[in-house]
Parts: sequence; structure tokens; C-alpha cells
Amino acid sequence: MKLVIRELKKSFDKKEVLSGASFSFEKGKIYGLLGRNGAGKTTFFNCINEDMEIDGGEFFLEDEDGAARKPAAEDIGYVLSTPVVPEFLTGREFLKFFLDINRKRIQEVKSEDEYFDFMDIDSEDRDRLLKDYSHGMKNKMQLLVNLIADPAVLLLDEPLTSFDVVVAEEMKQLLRQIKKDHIIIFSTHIMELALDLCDEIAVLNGGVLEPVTKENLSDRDFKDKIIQALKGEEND
Ligand SMILES: Nc1ncnc2c1ncn2[C@@H]1O[C@H](COP(=O)(O)OP(=O)(O)OP(=O)(O)O)[C@@H](O)[C@H]1O
Repeated sequence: MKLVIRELKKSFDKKEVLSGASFSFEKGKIYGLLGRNGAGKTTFFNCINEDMEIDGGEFFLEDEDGAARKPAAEDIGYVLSTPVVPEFLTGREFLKFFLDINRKRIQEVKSEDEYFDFMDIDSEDRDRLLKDYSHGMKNKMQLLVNLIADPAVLLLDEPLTSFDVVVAEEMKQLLRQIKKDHIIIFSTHIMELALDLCDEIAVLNGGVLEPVTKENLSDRDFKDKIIQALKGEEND
């Protein structure tokens, strides 16, 4: 399966953020979405998740036979950089509610404590209100429900930045494990993370998406090539 983006456009008043972005994201790969501050990475995710109307272009899922369809809500999982969770529920209540309403589409429902164990959320925190969770813990809950829902496309907006080094390493492992069945697009400002985790890099600059391929380059030269693309300089 592929997520195909064609000539995507989005402006806010007179500011054109996406000016005809095209790209093809394939299943089985982790894509690093890199762009400078304000380049439009979150806007791009918001458009794909249909939180925002697009001004032009299209995007669709294409299966192995070339059949295309519009992504349904359950095809897309979106982990926001600033986690949004129902603060008035406890971690357990939130997880239980999520499992209840999605029971039909979850292949193999496990116990709540198994999920908490998997995300390394301490027993004493499981029945606390989400409003008292740290930023990283809220992010873990958001990532957890998205992993349970198992969508074809996972959009991850700076998800690992708030995790401590141990959890971040575990999450990287986990993303590598699940990538064969998913299209994963991962935005980050951390170059080392992009180089370490991502199979391909897409740079968003000037409203368009540009692939940066490693080919036979050394890590140092690849990094320089990405920085050139981020600055909008021509590669030679
Ligand atoms: N809802 C909105 N209304 C008006 N302008 C917006 C809106 N959302 C984003 N923008 C503008 O669009 C541009 C791109 O913002 P966006 O948040 O997508 O960038 P980003 O690449 O995610 O940035 P960063 O790396 O700093 O998080 C910015 O100039 C921003 O001010």
C-alpha cells in the first residue's frame, strides 16, 4: 500500500504553506519529515488527518493492485506533539473507554494492565487522572491508543522528544517492529533521530516535499545534503 500525495495546497489567508506538495509514502518504511520551523509539517499532518480542509490537490491510499481509495478515519493514526487526552479521566478509564468503543476492530484485546506494562506506566499512575500525568506520560497514552487502533498510516508529530532516553529507545524499536505493516511518517527536528530511525527523508521546504536519498553517501555527506535541502539550496 502507498499513501499518494498529489499537488497538495493549503494557505492561511495570504500565506501559502503547502504549494503543490507531492510524494508517495510506501508501506514498510519509516519516513522522516524534516522542515524548518514553520515549514508546514503540522499543517501537512492536519490536512492528511482531515482536521483541516485542503485548498487543492488530492491524497489517496493505493493498494498493491493499483486501486485507489480515499483514506477513512480509521486508516489514519495521528500522534500530536502536544498530546490531547481527556484530562478528567484516569489513565485506566481512558484506556477502558477506548477499548470499549473500538472492540470490534481490535484484533486481539489484551487486559488494561498488559497495555500499561507494555508502555511502562507504573501501577500507581494507572488510576490517576490524566491531568496529573507528565507531558511524556500523556504522549505515551496517545501513542498507545494509536498503536492499539493499528491504522494503515501513522502520522507522528515529534513524538519521541518528550520521552526519556530509555522509553525513546523502546519506542524506536517498536516502530521498527511494526513498520512492515504500516506507512509511518515521522516529523522531527532531531537529525540523529531521523538518520537512525528513518528509511527515507522527505524535506518540506517552500511548500513542497522533496525526497533526499542517501545513495552512496557517508553519514556526514548525507547530513550535509539534508541541511542543503532544508535551506532550499540546490544539490550539486
Ligand atoms: N490554523 C492556522 N491558522 C493560521 N496560520 C496557521 C495555522 N496553522 C499553521 N499556520 C501557519 O502555517 C505555517 C506552518 O505552520 P506549521 O505549524 O504547520 O509548521 P511546522 O513545520 O509544524 O513548524 P514547527 O517545526 O515550528 O513546529 C506557520 O506560518 C503557521 O503560523
